[in-house]
Amino acid sequence: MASLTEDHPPIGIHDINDESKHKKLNTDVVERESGEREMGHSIHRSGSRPQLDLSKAAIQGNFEEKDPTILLPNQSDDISHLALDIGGSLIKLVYFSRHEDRSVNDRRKKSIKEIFGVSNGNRRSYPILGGRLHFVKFETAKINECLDFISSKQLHRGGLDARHWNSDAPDNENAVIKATGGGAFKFADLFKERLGVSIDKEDEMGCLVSGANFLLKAIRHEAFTHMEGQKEFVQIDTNDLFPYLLVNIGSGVSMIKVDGDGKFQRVSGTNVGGGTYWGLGKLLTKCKSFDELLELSQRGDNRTIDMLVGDIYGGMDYSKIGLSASTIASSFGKAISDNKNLEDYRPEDISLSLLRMISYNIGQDIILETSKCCCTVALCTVPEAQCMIYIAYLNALRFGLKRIFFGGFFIRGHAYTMDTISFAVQFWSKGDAQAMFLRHEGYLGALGAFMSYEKHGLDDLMISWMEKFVRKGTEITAPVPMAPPGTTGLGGFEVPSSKGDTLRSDASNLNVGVLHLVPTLEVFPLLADPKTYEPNTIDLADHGELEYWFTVLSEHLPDLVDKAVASEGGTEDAKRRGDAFARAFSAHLARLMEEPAAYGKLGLANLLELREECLREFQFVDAYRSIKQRENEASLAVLPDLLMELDSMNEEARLLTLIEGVLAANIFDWGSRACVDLYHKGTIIEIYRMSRNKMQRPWRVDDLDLFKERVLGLGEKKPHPHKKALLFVDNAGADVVLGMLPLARELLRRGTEVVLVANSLPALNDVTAMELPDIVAEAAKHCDILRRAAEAGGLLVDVMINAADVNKENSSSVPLMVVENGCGSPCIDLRQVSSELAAAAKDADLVILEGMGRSLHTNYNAQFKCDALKLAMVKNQRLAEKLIKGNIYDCVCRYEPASSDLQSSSLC
Ligand SMILES: Nc1ncnc2c1ncn2[C@@H]1O[C@H](COP(=O)(O)OP(=O)(O)O)[C@@H](O)[C@H]1O
Ligand SMILES: CC(C)(COP(=O)(O)O)[C@@H](O)C(=O)NCCC(=O)O
Ligand SMILES: [Mn+2]
Repeated sequence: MASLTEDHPPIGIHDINDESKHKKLNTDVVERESGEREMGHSIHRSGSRPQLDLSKAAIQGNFEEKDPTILLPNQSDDISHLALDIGGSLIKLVYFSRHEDRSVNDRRKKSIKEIFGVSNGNRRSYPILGGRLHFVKFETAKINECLDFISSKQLHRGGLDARHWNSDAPDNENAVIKATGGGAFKFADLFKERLGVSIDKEDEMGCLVSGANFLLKAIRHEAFTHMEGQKEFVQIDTNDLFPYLLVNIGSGVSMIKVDGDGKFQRVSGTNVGGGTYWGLGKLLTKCKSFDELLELSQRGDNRTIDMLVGDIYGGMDYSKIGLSASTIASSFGKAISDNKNLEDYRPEDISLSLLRMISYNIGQDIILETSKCCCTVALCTVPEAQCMIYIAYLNALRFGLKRIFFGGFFIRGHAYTMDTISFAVQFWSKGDAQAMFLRHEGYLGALGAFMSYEKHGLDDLMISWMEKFVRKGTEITAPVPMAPPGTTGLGGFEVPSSKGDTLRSDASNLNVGVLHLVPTLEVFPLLADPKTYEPNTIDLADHGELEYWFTVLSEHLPDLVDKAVASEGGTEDAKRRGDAFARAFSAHLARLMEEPAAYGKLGLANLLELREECLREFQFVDAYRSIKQRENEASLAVLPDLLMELDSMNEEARLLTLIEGVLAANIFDWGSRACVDLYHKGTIIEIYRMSRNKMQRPWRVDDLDLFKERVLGLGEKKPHPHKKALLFVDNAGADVVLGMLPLARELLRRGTEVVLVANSLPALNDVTAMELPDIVAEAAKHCDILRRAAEAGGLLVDVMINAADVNKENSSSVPLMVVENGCGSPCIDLRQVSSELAAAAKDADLVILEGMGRSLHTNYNAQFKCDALKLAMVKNQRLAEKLIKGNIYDCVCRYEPASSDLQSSSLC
């Protein structure tokens, strides 16, 4: 077989732009210089340690290309990882290169330090985005060529232990390369000897699984089906990926049931695999290369050598058990009676017969495994011949594992192999299971090894904060404990008479429509004109409108009752109270439908407030307590990464990202039916990721430029920081932690004093003023700006800092404070706020209202004496149509400067 290094020179970079050229050169080293895709908006990070940012990873090149390069558009640090999978037949390499390392010559001109950024002096002071993952293979038997390749490209130097990345340690000291496969053990000494690097061994199955999971989750156009010559890419729903069966056909075959990230079990394997095909094929056909053998099969006719059912049944089908005359009864069976020698058979036919034998065998093994690992019947005790009869029966018992992904170099993107496997899987599973293939089929293990760097030194930095949050998100979107059956959710529906006593018996003592939480409620001093101020945007005097919101709130009720009962431990008492609450609230709603003005002028804010009051009336103190806690924890866990990412941006990009962050995170709203549906489907985190990544401007209402001009200045116009900003925060979790807190931090950094204004009492999943200091304290652990400001604002007392430091630091930091607003509702009526808020507002020159309740249902039209920014994602279709002539999940960024010539917002 031709050596791979003969196929491509030691520094084998070719500009190969089409498949035919690729084939002619018979090389697997492909570095494309052209055709980069537009990657859209990107978020990147930089820090003191090299980080791998896999966000928005995408395949580069056309659909047909084998082992195409993967672009990492958001990679900002200088990294040059290399990882290996050293198998029985082949060595697979995955390595990273930066965009600008394009020309070999240019690269050669640079010093090692320049190329790999080892020295601080040569490190770029600003991040340049983008890089690629490359895929290369060598025959294991020719490992020296692989070592030459690594050495000539100096790839092993990128594997410096992260802890030493920025040090001036001599080249290669502590150099470690991640490797998996048996060769990682077998050749460890050789690597040390030849390259001076240590091999860090990673578990082979674990690597296969993490490589496959990465490809399936993060790369578009990676997985595809192949039936009767037709290739079709499949977009994998990451929420519906597991469980699946991964069949890796390398030298041998492994079948792995994958249940999640790092959750897998090798359920079986077979020794009849790629090595068998190549080994037997080499002996029987004298082929010199695997690809040659494969190509031969394309021109073969296996009927000359295989014994078919028809050969045995006189040309007829064996229809009773569903076998057609053309089905192979016995691979190579004809050779028994043909009385021919090996030379009498065409190599083409032998190759095809061999290929079909192995592919069918694997297909059959898979079916046994998919059945076995997901049903309770122990198939292994059933003789193989009988197994097939059981398949229909087993299929009925089966759950999941309908998808089978194939990896390993045996497949080689070969149409006939894939068709044969697909056919076998379909045939034996009676169409229930589907075979899928991966474009980077041969590199799963190497990719897994590549990603395993995160475990050692790079920790979680290997993935973006968003990916981490998405992982955490499965925790926060997992169903919360449901109340055991026993509550009706809607209670008995009872229409109270407007005059009669029915309502009174249940809820007579409700202070409907009025909330006196704080004895002294005051008018918010920054209202432009309190006399004309009307909190409600939607007037429910219109009966159609009232009916609509009545339905929305009624339909939301069962879910709310579930949460409320669960929040009280799901006890019998809680269930009784849950039913009573549902009855009472339904009764109120029904009464208001009949007599909208029963409790005074009725706006949507009053209805939402009524619900919260009703809950409290039945002693549901905080129905969303555990949900809020989970969401806070998940968000705080990724906050440091987000802050780091923000810090790597210029101020303009940062401001945009911050506002996008607030808007996108406002989706975590347990009061919206649409969002609750997303939660229950487990897709909210996906939608959040999408909106974070793809939030396109202009938003439906988009005054960002105006706000930006005020904050950052424009041309001659100098930035003019606000003195004091009141941030009316909304929901717990991502909304406040990943949205509003980073925005607060930006204002603090610009010298603006910040007051976080939060609810006095819980309402839905809104964060309360009581909860905020702990959240701020947790965030402050990872951020000096927040820490200093929180200390200055009296939110934090750091006992570790001595008094002199505190004074010094405080004097240089504007304070961050928290005040309660006096409300216990998702909306806010600014005529009745806490005296504390009223006092804090006196010298504020910026008000930021966030969320639907505070900035759309109420206060959308409110005018202020100071600058006002209203930020929300609209999570209700009807409201979106009515208020902004848009659609659900559209965003509002409405900025109204304090100046008398108030500019009208731009409805796009
Ligand atoms: N160029 C090639 N040289 C050798 N084997 C190849 C080649 N291309 C595909 N193969 C097939 O791939 C198999 C090796 O697959 P691989 O996934 O690399 O397994 P391993 O890790 O056991 O080496 C070989 O046994 C052979 O069937
Ligand atoms: C209760 C809410 C105002 C809370 O929204 P938020 O202020 O958290 O953005 C909002 O979820 C809402 O309007 N819900 C009712 C409408 C619906 O379910 O579509
Ligand atoms: Mn809210």
